[in-house]
Amino acid sequence: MSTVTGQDAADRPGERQSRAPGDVLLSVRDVAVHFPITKGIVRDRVVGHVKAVDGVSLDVRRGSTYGLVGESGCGKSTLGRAVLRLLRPTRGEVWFDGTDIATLGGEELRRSRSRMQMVFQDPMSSLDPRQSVEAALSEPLRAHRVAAGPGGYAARVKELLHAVGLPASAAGRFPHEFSGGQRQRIGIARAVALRPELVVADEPVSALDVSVQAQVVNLLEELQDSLGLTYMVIAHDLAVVRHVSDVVGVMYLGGLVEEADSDTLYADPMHPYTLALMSAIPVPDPVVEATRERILLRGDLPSPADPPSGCRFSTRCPFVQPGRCTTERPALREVAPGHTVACHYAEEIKAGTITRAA
Ligand SMILES: Nc1ncnc2c1ncn2[C@@H]1O[C@H](COP(=O)(O)OP(=O)(O)OP(=O)(O)O)[C@@H](O)[C@H]1O
Repeated sequence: MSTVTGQDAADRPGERQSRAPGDVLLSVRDVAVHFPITKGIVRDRVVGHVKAVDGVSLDVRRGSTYGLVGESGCGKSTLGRAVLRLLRPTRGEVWFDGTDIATLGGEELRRSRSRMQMVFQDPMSSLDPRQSVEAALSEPLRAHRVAAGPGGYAARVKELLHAVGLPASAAGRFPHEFSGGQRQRIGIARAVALRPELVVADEPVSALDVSVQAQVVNLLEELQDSLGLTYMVIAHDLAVVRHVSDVVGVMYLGGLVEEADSDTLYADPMHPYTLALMSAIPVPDPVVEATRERILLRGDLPSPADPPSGCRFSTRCPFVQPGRCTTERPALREVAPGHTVACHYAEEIKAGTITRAA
């Protein structure tokens, strides 16, 4: 396991040691989540759909970390919630350890849910301010009727606190008595209380000070190693995702536009959207920083209720070509083993035969 000790450590390239690939624990197949837009006095008239996620397929190997990046509103959280079946996909399959959970219900769904947990951006929103830490951490154990061992739930709570680097005395305190980083530790302890196999962490460090971010990232990595966890980490911050992920998927307006192992994606990005995201990461060297080229995206993210025809990125793409880009939605295709890109002209852009519009 790689360990971050400094505040800039999340920015260092190629830090993460690739783990031996395990079997696929999570397989998402053509998942879509469309939210109805309703009108009328009792909102009974469906006038359209927000296509928050629109046909995503990806695989996450056991024991690995899949990083999902993209700007706000591209559908990352919605996909994460669909993976955990916190919402039901409109279409598609979510295979978790060999079972399609997209259509499960009742007791089977409840059992699957205990094997998958979520870590939220703001632990305050997932922790009840009136509940002590002990109550918050023992609640999932009680809800899933986990047998209390010798020492009861209190002993398990102590163990969990120890695992996330908090003193046993934290058990009797309340969320507001802790700092942001400590609260996130409590949120993580709650997520791992049931010893899940998959943890979806939605922006787990973006609400924290940079100095605390590295500590929480370290904790997530330590727990991954000690508990054999598989992660899906959702973030808009490429630097964080780069450090923790084995594989990175870049999302734009409800779909994946590029996927590769972390080192490849950062060394050799091919989709114009990924290039733009990369060019926005500050470089620590002031000389390089002053001279490097930035790709600024035009306009805002289009509405997922009315996505552009053809390539969804075509309205903002600096390399857009007449014809195909606006008429044909590019599928994800393999440009190198394990590296897929959804762009008609990825090779030409890379070779420099298609250049940016002035
Ligand atoms: N319950 C809902 N009903 C209607 N639209 C929704 C709902 N939840 C999300 N959306 C819309 O779906 C789109 C994707 O939202 P989502 O939160 O998944 O994006 P995101 O990439 O996670 O962004 P953020 O980082 O801001 O959470 C957005 O346009 C959002 O407004």
